[in-house]
Formats: sequence, structure tokens, C-alpha cells
Amino acid sequence: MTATVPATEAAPPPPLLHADDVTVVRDGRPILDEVSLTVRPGEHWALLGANGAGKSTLLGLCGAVTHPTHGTVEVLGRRLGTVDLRELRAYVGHVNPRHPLRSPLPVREVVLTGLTNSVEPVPRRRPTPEQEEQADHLIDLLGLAHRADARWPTLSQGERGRTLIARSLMPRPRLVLLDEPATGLDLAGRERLLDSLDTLRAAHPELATVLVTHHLEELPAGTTHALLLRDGRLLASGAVDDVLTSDRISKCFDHPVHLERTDGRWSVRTRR
Ligand SMILES: Nc1ncnc2c1ncn2[C@@H]1O[C@H](COP(=O)(O)OP(=O)(O)OP(=O)(O)O)[C@@H](O)[C@H]1O
Repeated sequence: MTATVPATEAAPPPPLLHADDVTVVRDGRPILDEVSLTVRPGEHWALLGANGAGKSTLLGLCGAVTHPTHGTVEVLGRRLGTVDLRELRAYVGHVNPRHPLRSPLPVREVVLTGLTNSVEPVPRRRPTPEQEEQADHLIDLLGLAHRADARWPTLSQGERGRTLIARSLMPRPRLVLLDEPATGLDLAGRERLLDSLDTLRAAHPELATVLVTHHLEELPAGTTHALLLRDGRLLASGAVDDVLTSDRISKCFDHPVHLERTDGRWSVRTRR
């Protein structure tokens, strides 16, 4: 009789980001306390927590913007502290809603600044025809084709957000970090932005994203994992359906809520 050989499970792809027991101390106080996070290709993480919980601090570590006080962070297999942070940052897309652009650049030019990771176009650096084509492709993907020539000051908040996501994708990053991308958007703006993120994830299945928010309504349906922070400490982390429960969210925000998921999206209301 031939023994049945169990099918070997494929090894998970190597992580794009691995933060191991990281602590960040500021003014003698841990604002992030022994937190771990591993992000692999195709995963879409939500970092959730109340104001001051440490979300932006953790995102700063993910984006190689800051160093941990204790613990280790590896971004794209390179350990922070042993590599040039600027070089590493070029491979991680970072969408900052407070993008400090002052000049009235058209959408296409703003997207192209993603190539040089600069706020303004770098003089004498002209994009290649392939790069221009890629910019147009991303503008289209983010639903902005009709606004490609519109200038930055005339864009709505939501159009700016989507322009910045397209910009972050120009260097073909493997990891994109989104810091409260729906802040200040009206209902339609938020929904368009979330649709764009889901379209993006479907078009680039290897891409991983980490999105910070305090509003569960602002999570795209394609969110796969979540990490909850409370007072700088890890409350829960893992597959989204295991982590996003009414009890855990109530504890995370110190408020009794009832959480529901409908058609992939979440909504909360106070539990009475
Ligand atoms: N450079 C710093 N020096 C001292 N304290 C800091 C510094 N940066 C952040 N903090 C404090 O650390 C805590 C966590 O800040 P962080 O911005 O990471 O929280 P957050 O969860 O992103 O908050 P929010 O939702 O309000 O943006 C806050 O209490 C903040 O005041």
C-alpha cells in the first residue's frame, strides 16, 4: 500500500515588513510598547486605535521614517539602522493627506513627482514616454482620467487623495502606506476613494497596503488584516474577521459599540 503524502503547504511569501517587539520612547514615555507586525504581499492591513494610540508612530516605522528605541524593523528585507533610510523610502509608497504642494501643478505632473519622491518636479528630469504612459494608466485606474489636466488648487479633497495614491504608485512600490486617506472627505469622496483602493488592489494583487484610520466606515472591503492599538500597546492583530469584533473594538476605543459587516464594509453604533 502506498502511504498518502500530505500536500505540502506552500511557504508564505517573505514579509515586506516585519516589526518585531518594537518600542518607541519619547520624552521618557513609551508611545509604542512591544508591538509586532508582519505584512506579506497581497495583504491589506488596517491600523486602528483611538487618538494618541500610536498608529502614526507605527506607520512611521513601517515607512522607514523613524527608528524604534527597542526592537527591530525590517522593511523589504532590510533592517532599519543598517541601511540608508532615504534609499529604502523610495520603495515604499507613502500617502500623506497633508502633502505640502504649493504650486498649481496639473494632476499628471503631481503624479509624475512620485518618480523623484519630491514635492515639486525636479528641474531637467523629464519622464520617459513609458513613465508618462504609466502615469496615465494610474490616473485612469484611480478614476481621474477626466481630471488629468486639472490643477492641484482646483481639485476636491477626494481628487487630491486619489492623485496622491497614483503618485505613490509611480516607483512601482511593493508596499503602500496610507495615513487616514479619507480624512475630510464627504460621503461621495470617501466612497470613490475606497472604490479606487479596491480597484487598485485587484489590479495589483502582489501589492500590500497599511492603512491608518480611527473610523471603521473608512475601511475598504478588501481589508484582509487588522491591528488594534490601545495606549501604545497591541490589543489584537491578525485576520480581519478575527480581530474586528464588537468586544475588541469596544475595548480598543473604550466605548461600548456594536459592529456590523455588510457587503464587506463595516459600520458601528453605540451598544445600548
Ligand atoms: N515626537 C514626539 N514626542 C513626544 N510625544 C510624541 C511624539 N510623537 C508622538 N507623541 C505622542 O505619542 C502618542 C502617540 O502618537 P501618534 O501620533 O502615534 O498617535 P495616533 O494613534 O496616530 O493618534 P491620532 O489618531 O490622534 O493621529 C501621542 O500621545 C502623541 O502625543
